[in-house]
Amino acid sequence: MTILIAAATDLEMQAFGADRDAVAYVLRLITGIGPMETALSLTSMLHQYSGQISAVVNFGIAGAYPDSPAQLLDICIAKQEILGDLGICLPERIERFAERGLAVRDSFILDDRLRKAAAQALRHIGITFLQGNFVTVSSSSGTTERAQQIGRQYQGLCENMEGAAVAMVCEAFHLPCVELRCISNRAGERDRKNWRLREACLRTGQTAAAVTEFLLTD
Ligand SMILES: O=C(O)c1cccc(C(=O)CC[C@H]2O[C@@H](n3cnc4c(=O)[nH]cnc43)[C@H](O)[C@@H]2O)c1
Repeated sequence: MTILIAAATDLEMQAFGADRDAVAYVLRLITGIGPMETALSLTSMLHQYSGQISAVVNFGIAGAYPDSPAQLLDICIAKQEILGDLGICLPERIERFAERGLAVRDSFILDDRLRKAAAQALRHIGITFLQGNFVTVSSSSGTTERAQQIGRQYQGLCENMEGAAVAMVCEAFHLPCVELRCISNRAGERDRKNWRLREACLRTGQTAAAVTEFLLTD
């Protein structure tokens, strides 16, 4: 079994560690930031390794929505990924294209079996976690009001910029995918001194490594 691990940036990937025992069974992809780059880079990687990859572990950092139970440095697993800013940006909410009768894929349920296996791995190593809706945006929420609005509209646990793209591409390639993230900031919070970027990168990488090892030996 070969697992592809995917993260948006080198900082997140570094924390996965280079000296893992099962490294021969792990391929790595730094997708780049945002859904477009992610969709492109992942599609081209899966094409290149056609038939050789059995599952994708997507990990990284995320912002917790103001009404979310997730706190700084919490680990979260995605049940569903939603393209949160795809639609019409009204003052109070994003109007979805489906409301206008247009068929646009804008939400993706992540693989149940792999998600449960990842949850089992986390319990096994004693890491507490939350599960729920993740929201992917092209524009990171820049105010608490915006973050609250998007978070409430989708009952979102946290916000990121790649997850829905990974879920969509994996679905197209019939590959199971699991996504886990560590909370680095409150979505909408602009004051960088309240962010925990480096610690969150470290924690998400280490957690993803432990989960991947568990999946490979399961
Ligand atoms: O505003 C800044 O100065 C700034 C500096 C470094 C990084 C950022 C990011 O927004 C990182 C985006 C990156 O991390 C994920 N992420 C983390 N928190 C959030 C968030 O609140 N909203 C959306 N994405 C977030 C995301 O997946 C990207 O890969 C800003």
